[in-house]
Amino acid sequence: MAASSKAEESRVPPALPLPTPPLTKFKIALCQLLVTADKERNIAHARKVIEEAAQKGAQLVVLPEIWNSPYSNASFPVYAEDIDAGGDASPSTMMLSELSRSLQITLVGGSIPELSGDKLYNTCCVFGTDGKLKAKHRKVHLFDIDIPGQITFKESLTLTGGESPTIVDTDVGRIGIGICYDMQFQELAMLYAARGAHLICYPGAFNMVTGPLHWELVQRARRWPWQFGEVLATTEHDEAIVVAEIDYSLIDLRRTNLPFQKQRRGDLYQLLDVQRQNAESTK
Ligand SMILES: NC(=O)CC(=O)C(=O)O
Repeated sequence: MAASSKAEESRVPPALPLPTPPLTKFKIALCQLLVTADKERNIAHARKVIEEAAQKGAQLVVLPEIWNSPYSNASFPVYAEDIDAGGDASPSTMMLSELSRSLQITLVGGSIPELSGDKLYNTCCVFGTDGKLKAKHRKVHLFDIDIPGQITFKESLTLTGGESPTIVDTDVGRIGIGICYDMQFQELAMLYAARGAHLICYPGAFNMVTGPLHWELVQRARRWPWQFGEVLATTEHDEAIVVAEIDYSLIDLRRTNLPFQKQRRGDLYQLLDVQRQNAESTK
C-alpha cells in the first residue's frame, strides 16, 4: 500500500455531515445592553429591547453576558437566580420564557448569575418558540486573568465552571453555546462543528483592556469551518440592536470552496494522544 493511502486510512473520520437546517435564511438580532445596578430595571429594559428586535423581524435574538447584574464578584451572589426553581426565584428567565413564546422567537438569553445549591454559575438559557427552556450552558472557562497594573479579574472567586459543552436544536438550527471567555478555547468550537452545529453563539461582556484586541479577531478565527469570517454587521460600544441575515446555504458552499474539514490531519494532532504521551514521558 502506498504511504499516502496508508495515511489517508489512518485519518480520523470527518465530522458529521451538516444536518439539514429547519430553514435556510433568517434574521438574527444581537442586543448590546446598558446594565444598571437596578435588577428590575435591567429586566424591564431587556424586555423592551427583545420586543424591538422581534419587531425588526429577528427570529433569533441573542442577549449579552450578565445582563441583569453588574459584572462583578460582589454582585454575582446578590443578583443570582435559581433558574431551576423558576417563578419568583428567577424573574429574569421567566421574562425570557414569556417573550420567546409570545413573540415566537428563539432566544439565546445572554447569561445571568445562577444559584444552584450552594454554587454560583455564569449561565446562558436558551428558550424555544414555545417558551420552554431548551438548554442551559454554564460558562465552562472562567475568566481569570492577571495583568499587573492593568486588569486583574477572577471569576473563580465566586463562580464555579460548568462541566459540559452545550449544543441545542432549535427552530433556527443547531446552536452551540459558549460564554465570552469560552471563545478563547478553539477546541469547544471545533467540537460544536464536529457535532453538526449550524451556528455558535457566544454572549459576551469583554473587558476594555485586552478585549478590543480580541473580540473581533477571536470571533473571526472561530468561523472554521463555516464561513470566511466575514463580519456581516457590527456596532460600537453604545447600546444597539444589530440585525443581520444568516444564510445557511453559504455553509455548504464555503465547505466546498475550502474543504478544511476533509483536509484536517486529525491522525497527526489529536490532543488526547499528546496528553497521554506527555503523561507517559513524565512517569
Ligand atoms: N466576560 C469575560 O469572559 C471577559 C473576557 O473574556 C475578556 O477577554 O474580557
